[in-house]
Amino acid sequence: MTELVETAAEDASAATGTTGTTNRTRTTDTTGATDRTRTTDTTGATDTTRTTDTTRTTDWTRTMDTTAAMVTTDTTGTEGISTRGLTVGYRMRRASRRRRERAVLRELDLTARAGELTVLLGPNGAGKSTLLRTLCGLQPPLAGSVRIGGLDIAGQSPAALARRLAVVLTDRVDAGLLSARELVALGRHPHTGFTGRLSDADHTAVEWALDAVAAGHLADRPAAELSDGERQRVLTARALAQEPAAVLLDEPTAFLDVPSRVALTVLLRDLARSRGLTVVVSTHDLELALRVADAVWLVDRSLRVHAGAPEDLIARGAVAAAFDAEHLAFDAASGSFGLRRPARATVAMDAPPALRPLLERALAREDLATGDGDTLVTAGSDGTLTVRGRGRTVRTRSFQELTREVRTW
Ligand SMILES: Nc1ncnc2c1ncn2[C@@H]1O[C@H](COP(=O)(O)OP(=O)(O)OP(=O)(O)O)[C@@H](O)[C@H]1O
Repeated sequence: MTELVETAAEDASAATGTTGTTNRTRTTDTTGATDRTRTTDTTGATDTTRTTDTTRTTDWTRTMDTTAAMVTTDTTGTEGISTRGLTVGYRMRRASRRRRERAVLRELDLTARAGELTVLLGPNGAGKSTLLRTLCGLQPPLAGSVRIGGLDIAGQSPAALARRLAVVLTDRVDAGLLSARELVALGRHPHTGFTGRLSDADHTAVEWALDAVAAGHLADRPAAELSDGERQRVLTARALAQEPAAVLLDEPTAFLDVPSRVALTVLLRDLARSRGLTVVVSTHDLELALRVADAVWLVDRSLRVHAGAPEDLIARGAVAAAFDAEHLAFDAASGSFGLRRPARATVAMDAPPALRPLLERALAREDLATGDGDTLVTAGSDGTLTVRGRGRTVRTRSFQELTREVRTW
């Protein structure tokens, strides 16, 4: 039997270079934290491409109060993240040690523009994490190239990449004994040089990043004791503190409650716009993403990637094609998903406009469509919901009573 051995980790360390390992060890020694989500080296090791950083036009720390002046636009076409003929996937090694490639997404020509929030959507196993890991250099492409700020990431040292790109993956982070603030401060390492000592500007960036994700109140808490949602917030702050030109986040809202999901997604969009950041986020929050994203990369069931504004993809039917299921249907008009089940009957409805959507929704849950029907459901101004039909009239006082009543009709 052929044995397949995954070699992604091996490939990843090759991609980030041995200095990345050195950094993780050093971080553990000096701070008590093991940082497994960092994808690039931050040791300040000899950086032969250091001069490439002069292309950056934004210094957050120095210009933090002058947001308007910091806006960078993509007029040159060199900002942002772009791929050319990119194929992402895995190299497997057989027991015979012959390599075999397993492509997940093929020949991608994609662009995430600076100043925009690009959201990566797709069903489970579609390849979102694989693509993000390849975009940040953690996993080598099977073919093609990735450019950040116009430069091929394959030609950049991990240290140079760390100053341009911040990444928050879904891997657990062992924060050791660090406080949340100290964990966020790790994001400054690409900028602190050999000593690793934080300057006033570094501290300012750390406090700003904590505030930006509404995590200031968590700053002094031990990071290891944070809830999943709190930790996600702090890791996002760490990425922002890194002052990158681009941020990649894999499912940053996964553990957040609904208001926090909306707040973080809107924050990322606003940061992209106000600071000229390139932000790429993968998520399963479809409806939120379709409302907030400037651009969408949508992986469909055939593993084709569609790119465009949310409305472009909705109009082309790509969203419905990717996500409609036996009991779920995407409604292009409202941009939301609803239950799709065959109606067992149609009932008439008499309700004020404000109540109609709720009433339709409650009845749909009982497999009842609204239209012409012998049964009439009336919503009164006194809050009563009345069902008339089959020679009976039943008055109810809540949607719960109503749905329990019609269930037996
Ligand atoms: N280390 C690996 N070696 C080989 N195949 C892998 C590896 N990791 C993931 N895969 C496969 O690659 C495909 C894409 O996985 P990926 O995690 O990128 O999907 P995803 O879109 O992020 O999924 P989800 O939404 O469930 O997180 C899947 O078929 C998965 O089984």
